[in-house]
Amino acid sequence: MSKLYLVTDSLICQQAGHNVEYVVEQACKAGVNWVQLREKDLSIEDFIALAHKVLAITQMYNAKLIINDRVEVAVAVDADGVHIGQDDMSYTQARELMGYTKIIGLSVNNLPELTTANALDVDYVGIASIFSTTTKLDTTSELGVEGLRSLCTQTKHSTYAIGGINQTNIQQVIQTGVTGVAVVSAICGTASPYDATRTLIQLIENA
Ligand SMILES: Cc1ncc(COP(=O)(O)OP(=O)(O)O)c(N)n1
Ligand SMILES: Cc1nc(C(=O)O)sc1CCOP(=O)(O)O
Ligand SMILES: [Mg+2]
Repeated sequence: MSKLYLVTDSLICQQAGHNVEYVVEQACKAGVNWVQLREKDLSIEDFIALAHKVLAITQMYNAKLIINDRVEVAVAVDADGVHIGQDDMSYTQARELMGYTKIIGLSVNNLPELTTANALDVDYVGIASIFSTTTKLDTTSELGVEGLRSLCTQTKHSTYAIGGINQTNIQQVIQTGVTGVAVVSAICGTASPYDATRTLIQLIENA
């Protein structure tokens, strides 16, 4: 998998003048092969309809489509996986519904959560938040680069760092030993999602 994980936000895409499908396609074209569709305000019908469209794009580029929060949407469209947080459906229930061939990512915000996740058969953990961000309002306290580095030494899973990561700090984040980096605004909020993705990938490669 690529070390860059795109997490979408329709509003941020819209403010930059794009729709989500365009941003996903441009990012995949530029080399992202790990996309999370994150929609907080859509009805289940609209979420499923959008997920079908995005899945057609990710499949064209051999990228994985992960659905944020809504396991029923992931099951309905046969997505590659689901990402759940500490306040979402439990890992055990999600695994029961998704089956063992699908990807399940779980957010962890601190050492106790990471230790609990070590006992679960999750496919990766999303470590959050690294820096402050305006994209998600209910974040926990910032771990910073050193907090991330410390958690990376104590996990048995692949790790994706998220929260406030952009072109100015992505190299510091990658140098912690994290598996990869997940971003929203650094791709969705730009005039050219293709160029932004290319730059982020290049920074990762040169870190
Ligand atoms: C890769 C990745 N890591 C963490 C999160 C955050 O998930 P969660 O805590 O459930 O918050 P919401 O995204 O649902 O608001 C994530 N989505 N992706
Ligand atoms: C989806 C998400 N989860 C977070 C957490 O802290 O759990 S922060 C976040 C959004 C990250 O957006 P940006 O890359 O624009 O900062
Ligand atoms: Mg969630």
